[in-house]
Amino acid sequence: MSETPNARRLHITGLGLQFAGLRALDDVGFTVEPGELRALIGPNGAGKSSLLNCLSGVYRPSAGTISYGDTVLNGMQPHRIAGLGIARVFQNVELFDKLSVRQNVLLGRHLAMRTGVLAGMAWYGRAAREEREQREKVLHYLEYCGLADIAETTVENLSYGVKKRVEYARALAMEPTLMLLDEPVAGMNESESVEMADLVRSMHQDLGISIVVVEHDMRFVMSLAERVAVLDFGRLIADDVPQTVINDPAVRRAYLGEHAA
Ligand SMILES: Nc1ncnc2c1ncn2[C@@H]1O[C@H](COP(=O)(O)OP(=O)(O)OP(=O)(O)O)[C@@H](O)[C@H]1O
Repeated sequence: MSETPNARRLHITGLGLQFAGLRALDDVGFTVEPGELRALIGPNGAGKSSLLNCLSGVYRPSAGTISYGDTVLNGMQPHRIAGLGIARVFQNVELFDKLSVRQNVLLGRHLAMRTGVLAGMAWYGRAAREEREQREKVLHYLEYCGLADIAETTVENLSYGVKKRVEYARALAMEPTLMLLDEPVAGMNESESVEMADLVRSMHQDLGISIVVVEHDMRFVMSLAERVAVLDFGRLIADDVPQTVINDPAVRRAYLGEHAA
């Protein structure tokens, strides 16, 4: 793995989340080392999205602690968590359809600069040197994600798989140290899935970004993840290397009849 100068340790202990009487997360704890590619799996309703929502500040846990390096994330607003270098890519495409690929990725730069829309507009009027620097960074991430040739294309004209890559370029433009990926290959055809797996692998290996990925596609999980955490009914039932997890009796039981483990 390449050096990971900025990635920090993500440490989750005793995490709980309750919706009325339902325990969506119950005493969940695990650690993601800097630069690690960690999968989070489990049957439907196991609590995977709830956990991502706690990590990104959308939900406030009712118990436990989430820390990133020395910073405790509990109770922080999502934009502050993003400002710490934690980027989330949602399952649904969340791009500005009427804007070009380049403009969408540029919005990721504004987040990296921790500015709002107004400040972003002011930024447009600032020094040419800074503008050139931003353009170069955007171009870099467009090239990295294989999008340079379609930089001026309006997003609404793109296929689903390409739109997803624009989302990843935008997230990368924030220069994150930890990325939270929500089912990156859901709804993709075979060749799109292979391209996405290559992109995630290179973000991890070449850029040294820590990755937590929720994914149902076991081929994707087993070929990419260094460790796999398994949730079932809100509890962590396994946390190990892929080969051990796939042979774990509790994991096989949890998946019986749903996804043959
Ligand atoms: N906003 C909410 N209000 C009430 N219950 C919720 C809410 N969000 C999730 N839940 C419940 O919490 C439990 C965990 O749901 P969650 O979406 O985290 O599971 P998941 O593992 O991501 O499932 P899937 O694989 O189907 O996306 C489920 O029983 C779900 O119905």
